[in-house]
Amino acid sequence: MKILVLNAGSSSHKSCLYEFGDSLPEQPLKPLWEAQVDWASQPGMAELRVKTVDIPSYETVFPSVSRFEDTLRLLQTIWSGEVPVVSQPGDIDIVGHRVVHGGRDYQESTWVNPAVKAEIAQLATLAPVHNPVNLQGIDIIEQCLGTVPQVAVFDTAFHSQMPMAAKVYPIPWQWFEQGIQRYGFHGISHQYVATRAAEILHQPLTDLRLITCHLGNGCSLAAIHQGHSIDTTMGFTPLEGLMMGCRSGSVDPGILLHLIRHHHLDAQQLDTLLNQESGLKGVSGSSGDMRQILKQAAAGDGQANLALAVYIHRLRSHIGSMLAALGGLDALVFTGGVGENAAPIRAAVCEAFGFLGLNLDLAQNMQSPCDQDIATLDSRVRVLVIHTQEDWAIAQECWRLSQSPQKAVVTTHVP
Ligand SMILES: Nc1ncnc2c1ncn2[C@@H]1O[C@H](COP(=O)(O)OP(=O)(O)O)[C@@H](O)[C@H]1O
Ligand SMILES: CC(=O)OP(=O)(O)O
Ligand SMILES: [Mg+2]
Repeated sequence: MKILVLNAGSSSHKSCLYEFGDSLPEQPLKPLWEAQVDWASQPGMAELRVKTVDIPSYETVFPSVSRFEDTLRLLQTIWSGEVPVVSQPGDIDIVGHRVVHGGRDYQESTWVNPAVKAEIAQLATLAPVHNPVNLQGIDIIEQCLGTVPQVAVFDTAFHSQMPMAAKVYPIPWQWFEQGIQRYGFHGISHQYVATRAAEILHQPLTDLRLITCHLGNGCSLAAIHQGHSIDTTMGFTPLEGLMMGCRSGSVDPGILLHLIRHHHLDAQQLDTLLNQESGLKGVSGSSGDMRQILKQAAAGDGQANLALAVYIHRLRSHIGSMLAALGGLDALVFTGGVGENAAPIRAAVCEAFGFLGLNLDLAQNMQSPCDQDIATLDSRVRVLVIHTQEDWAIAQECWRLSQSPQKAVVTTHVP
């Protein structure tokens, strides 16, 4: 069975094709084909990278027509590129998508049908950076693969069983009744790395208290008790919690009132400021990219150093809050582009939790660890670096659904 995964994001679309046998493998499969189209590196241009089992990687840069057309071009390389991996589009059996906001109704993955698409569209008001592009991904597949069954895998689903105390905002109760609550995001990643952490530690997940730190462009933490998310830092939207690349994370809501009253900013302006002009980018005044910030900070740039200091301060304080929710900690897990690659950030975080008996092996921390325990032997808390594999987790969900008796409902465009 050939399962295609499309992870349509705000600045890039990533995709993988897996071939499954009769059973679910224990280890992640190597994709037959993987590709990414990126619009962030050069204005007006699309950068396409493709890799297959037979060729290491090739890259093409071309003038972007539209995200829709550029992504069709990416997908066509599966059957008509330099090294096609299937003979025709019809060879693909299922397509899985990461969908960021599933609201209250989607507590697990689901086959896509017109009603599901309509709900994803409706939830776009709560995840304006993400849901519209996720939906576009589904439309692109309809256009090039016709009636192939599609699956939506939600980033909110893993957090849907959080206790009410973690879900409810201290605001008038009728708002909760209208759906205003903490949902949490990055669930596909938090759940995947928690499962992988148990494997690396050779312990059942049900015995573990974990704090998973997903630190990418978007950043969030999850407190995971016996395999369940019991608290997380993102909330109603992916804007709450940690400081991120370009997003503010939590700020005093009084700031928004002030900006509305005294600076006459409207909703769109606030949205742009908080989602695109804040975080590392806002404080440094230069970049939301952690690699850039670390470089500038090392060169003595004062604002980059301050951005880094705020990032670490907030990361530590939110870890403290997850720690309190768990009442103890067996392992701290780092993942995402920053979590997996930025050794100085991991070191700065771990330093603050030495009082728990957590000891980072500083040498191992510097050696590009991947799916590895980097705490010292005598550390009372393990520290893991795990490469998140959201695409693999989505493919597994597709495979699981395909084994269930529930039939796939063929997708059609919502009028
Ligand atoms: N070697 C590195 N050192 C520090 N930060 C890194 C490194 N590699 C990637 N990053 C950072 O990871 C972030 C992107 O994370 P990633 O998980 O790839 O993004 P996304 O959330 O879009 O999936 C960027 O801030 C980038 O600078
Ligand atoms: C939910 C979210 O913030 O996703 P990302 O990190 O991909 O922006
Ligand atoms: Mg990501």
